[in-house]
Amino acid sequence: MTQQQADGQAATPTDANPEPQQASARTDANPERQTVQETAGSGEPVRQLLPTATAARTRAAVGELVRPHRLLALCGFAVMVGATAVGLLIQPLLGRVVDLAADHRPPDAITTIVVLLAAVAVVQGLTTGLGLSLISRLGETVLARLRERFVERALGLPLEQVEKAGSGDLTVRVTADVSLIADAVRNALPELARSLLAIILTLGALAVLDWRFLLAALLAVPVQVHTARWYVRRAVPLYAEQRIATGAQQQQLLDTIGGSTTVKAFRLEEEHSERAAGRSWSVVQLTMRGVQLVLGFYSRLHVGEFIGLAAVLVTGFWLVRDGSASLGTATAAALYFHSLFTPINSALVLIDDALSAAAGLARLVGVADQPPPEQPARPATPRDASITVTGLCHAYETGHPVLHDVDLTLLPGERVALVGASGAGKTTLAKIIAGVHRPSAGTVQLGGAALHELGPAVTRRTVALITQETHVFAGTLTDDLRLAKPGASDGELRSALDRVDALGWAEALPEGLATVVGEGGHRLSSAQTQALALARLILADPPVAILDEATAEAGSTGARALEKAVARAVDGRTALIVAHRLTQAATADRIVVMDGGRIVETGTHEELRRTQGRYAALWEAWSDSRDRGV
Ligand SMILES: Nc1ncnc2c1ncn2[C@@H]1O[C@H](COP(=O)(O)OP(=O)(O)OP(=O)(O)O)[C@@H](O)[C@H]1O
Repeated sequence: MTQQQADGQAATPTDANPEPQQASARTDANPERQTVQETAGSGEPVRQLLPTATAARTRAAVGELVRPHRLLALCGFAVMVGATAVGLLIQPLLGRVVDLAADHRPPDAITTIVVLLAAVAVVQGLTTGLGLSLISRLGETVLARLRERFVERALGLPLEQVEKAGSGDLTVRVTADVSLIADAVRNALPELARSLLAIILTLGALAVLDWRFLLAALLAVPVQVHTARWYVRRAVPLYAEQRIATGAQQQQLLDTIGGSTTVKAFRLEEEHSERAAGRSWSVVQLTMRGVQLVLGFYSRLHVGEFIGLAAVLVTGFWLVRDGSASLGTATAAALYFHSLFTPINSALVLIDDALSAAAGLARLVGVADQPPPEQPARPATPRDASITVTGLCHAYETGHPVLHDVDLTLLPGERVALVGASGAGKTTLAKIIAGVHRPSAGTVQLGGAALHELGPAVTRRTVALITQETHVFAGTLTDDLRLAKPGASDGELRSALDRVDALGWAEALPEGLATVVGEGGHRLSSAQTQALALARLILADPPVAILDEATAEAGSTGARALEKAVARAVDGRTALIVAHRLTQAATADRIVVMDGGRIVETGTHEELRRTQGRYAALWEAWSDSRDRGV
């Protein structure tokens, strides 16, 4: 219904919960939330989308958000009512001009009316401006609060849940849904409020002129109501379908582009292109159905307008003929009815935007309503920097365990290397110890306290996880470093960079440490990014550090330099290092070897080499490949 849709652009959703073709919806244990599973068909993985709030819960959430700004809402509403009421003086004033002309009065008889019309225009302009600005302020404040809550909760979502939903789901909510709601708050909702007020007050004004004019005007209502219901009945499921198809299309593109190396390696280009084309085509078809729906809607609406206007004109004719109304009054009534066209059209058109925004809102509220990460009433304090893992089991998918009964203890200050073949479970163990994943069974204790006793805040202060996926935030290099320690002095930043041998290249950047890095700024190499992560680790200064493949990306000379940097960054901390380069493992205090989700060996480099077990075999294979320069 929007221009956007009429142009065949992005699809919009609705807040109802139909069961469109590509999705089956089920209500989970919490009746206030709906969890949707995408059953994409064709044997593709089933995605459990993030929860969506019900319409009732969405309304309640809006109420909660608006409540603290009641006064602002009330003032905005009152000013808008005043502005609309003042505007309704125009039609009777014009009617008066008609009466004066019919009475053959001299031209100067209308001077007062012209002055009054000008005054009405000025007052209406000013009050409408004031009212809209009050409503906009209310909308923006509420939107900002909702966005904050959404981001807060989105960051606290368990990683497994986001992975199950597919990052596309969260991305669409953060981008498309937020901008949909922002657009509605800025444009559609104030306009919708204005239109509804204009409709109600104009109908009241028609009744004041003569109740029969009101009755005549109301003849259009059945057609309009039927049109609106006809539209909503079709639009609600259609836009829900469009929304899901767009999310699926986005997820497909993310999967294809994000996994392009794998796609190429396994020669899956054709299959992925076909899937992407299939998903795009279903979006196109759904959008075209939307355009047809909009055209049908407008033709029905025009019929309603014709019936109403004809009825008002005929009523005016009879009333003027039998002397119950003046020509001016009949003119005012016709003008009133004509002035209803714009607000009625806008209201009906904007209902579509409002429905789209409501659907987006339900998806944001669904995430915003997620319980915050459990915070113990009195978080425990780790008594030292030890790590104790007991009976740890984990399965990402039920029935497919990837860790089996893992027991591991790291003494305070101990540096332990975790090695093993790909898929052995090293990353999973590292992430569970860092509190990123919650284990299926067993406990992790930091300094003698279980992670749930420490709570997320203390866990974050106690343990830092560095992975290959270090993100360089857009901003200056100093800003990026200060994320780890907001109050750090320039001296501290330099010394942290120096400890990981990064000060040299950092100072050589075009503007030194003030160089803008990250998205749109200076691109850092992967080795520089890893060094930045290590410098952040030094600044954050947690007693426990977990490093997963921190040096895996760098070339071999760079890797050795990074190994040294890692050693200095973890100096004085308890460190668990997932080591792919066995030279890094060789220098650790202890090596733990994993295989098939179990710890199979543990000891120093020399001890494990002597036992001629799994590690010795890995070492031989690795030394061989190194000697051959592989
Ligand atoms: N998010 C996930 N969802 C489902 N299965 C997963 C997920 N992450 C890892 N796995 C599976 O868990 C097992 C252990 O993986 P993990 O990444 O922990 O091993 P790893 O030893 O770190 O391997 P690598 O050295 O290749 O990173 C593998 O079978 C892997 O396929």
